[in-house]
Amino acid sequence: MKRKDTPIEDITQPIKVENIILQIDILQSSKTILNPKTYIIHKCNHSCVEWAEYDQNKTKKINMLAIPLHFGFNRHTTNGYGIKNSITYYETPCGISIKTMKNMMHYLTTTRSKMTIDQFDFNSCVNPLAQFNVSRPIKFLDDISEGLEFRPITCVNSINKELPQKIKYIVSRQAVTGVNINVESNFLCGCDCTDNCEDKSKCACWQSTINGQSNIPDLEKNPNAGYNYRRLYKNVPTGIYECNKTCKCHSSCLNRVVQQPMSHNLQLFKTEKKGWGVRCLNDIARGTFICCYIGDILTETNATEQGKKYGDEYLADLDFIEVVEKCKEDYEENAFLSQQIKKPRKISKKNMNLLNKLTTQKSSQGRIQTTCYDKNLALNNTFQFLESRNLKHKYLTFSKRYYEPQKSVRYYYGSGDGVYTINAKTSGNIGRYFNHSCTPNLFVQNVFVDTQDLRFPWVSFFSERYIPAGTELTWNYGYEVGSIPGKVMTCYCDSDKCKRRLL
Ligand SMILES: C[S@@+](CC[C@H](N)C(=O)[O-])C[C@H]1O[C@@H](n2cnc3c(N)ncnc32)[C@H](O)[C@@H]1O
Repeated sequence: MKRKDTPIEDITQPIKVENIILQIDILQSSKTILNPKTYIIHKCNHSCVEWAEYDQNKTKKINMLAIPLHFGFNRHTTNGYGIKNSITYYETPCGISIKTMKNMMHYLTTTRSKMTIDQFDFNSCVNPLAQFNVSRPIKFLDDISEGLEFRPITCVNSINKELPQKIKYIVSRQAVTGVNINVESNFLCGCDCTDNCEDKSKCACWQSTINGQSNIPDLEKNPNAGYNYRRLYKNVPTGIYECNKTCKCHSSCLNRVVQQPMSHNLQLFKTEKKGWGVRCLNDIARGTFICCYIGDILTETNATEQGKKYGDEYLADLDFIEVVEKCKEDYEENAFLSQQIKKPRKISKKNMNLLNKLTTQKSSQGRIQTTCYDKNLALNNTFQFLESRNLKHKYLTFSKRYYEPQKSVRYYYGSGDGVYTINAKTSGNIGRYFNHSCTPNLFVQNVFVDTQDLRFPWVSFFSERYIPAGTELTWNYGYEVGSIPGKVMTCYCDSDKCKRRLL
């Protein structure tokens, strides 16, 4: 088989980062091609991919989505009328054309390939070879993780000579005094799958994710909830249960995503107004796992103390239990009220604002919110009758008179420590540098991996949409403007829908 190197194609273009124009290169990275063989009729088996000698250790510096292109695959996009009509397909090392994730999964399984399905993507917008490059940085660091991440995380400052403050880079969370995370096998449920957990209906772990949805009665139970070929397209508010050390499946099964090493090339960079931020150096497909938010886990009391002493900008609450319970309460209250009203009307903007106030979750107190509070879920259409003043009143009376606060699930864990909090101020990973945006390109998902104790989910970031190389990665902090009296924080996210204030 012939090896050839394609030349680097330079598509130099200026990119706007917060009102400053940086000279930035989007390069078409070189592709060492092992061209697929010409197709001859055959039944696929291991020899179809064996000759391409895929070795994960050789992929450290290759963009995740470009890996197959270095080991015998080709990726083609046909020109349709507009991007929507174009079709992307892969040519396998043995010359077959594959157009869907399902068929690619089947191919990888049949040929016993060591490649994983998340190295493939069929979206025509995504360019696996796009690579972002800053031409003339003033300061540059090779790897802020100092070798702890699978891929180095570079750091550039194109604004001034400053370097980021030194922190202890860690890749797994650390329970601090007073916090006990029980990760013993006896406390985990696992599966017996031998099919890479492809059949969700037979995998006990997938079923935990799917059944968990019934914790919110109004939530439409999606039998396909959770990952789809290792991508997550929609937040599962009731949490995802990944396969774990007690499962019989392989460590690369389809239900193990956030427990894998970070697999995308990220860069820490100095922004003009938000301190440091993170960008991706290659195109990222929608639904891709980026990394977790990692730091020290503190009790509520310790977090409050440390927040007061050293600042609270890196504190993120593990409030999964409270938010799910809030959604459930809201549903039950709505259901009660809906019985009183026969004819729902369309809700006005004014009353929607009132509703938003009524249903606002526990004040964020300026801490980052790690659990998605799905307003649509809570504000289901039974709220429409709040249109009349009478009912606003009724709602409040109902809340006071009829609603007996039930004990939270947290109570049954016997923990008097309140909501635990991640503090990434002095120890943390790249997740601590993600800035806030009013139109973020990342969303957060709570995932249970090493423990199924609901107090300790892994706070994981996934891409909300396709993200082109060079884009800053951001999420929504869920701060509430006015939640800290006297504290005002201007938002510089620069999005068209920016609310101008964070706090
Ligand atoms: C979790 S840290 C993010 C990383 C931070 N930029 C750094 O340099 O380490 C949160 C802090 O970043 C800044 N920040 C994040 N998003 C921002 C935004 N949209 N506008 C203004 N400041 C922002 C604020 O100072 C906030 O307290």
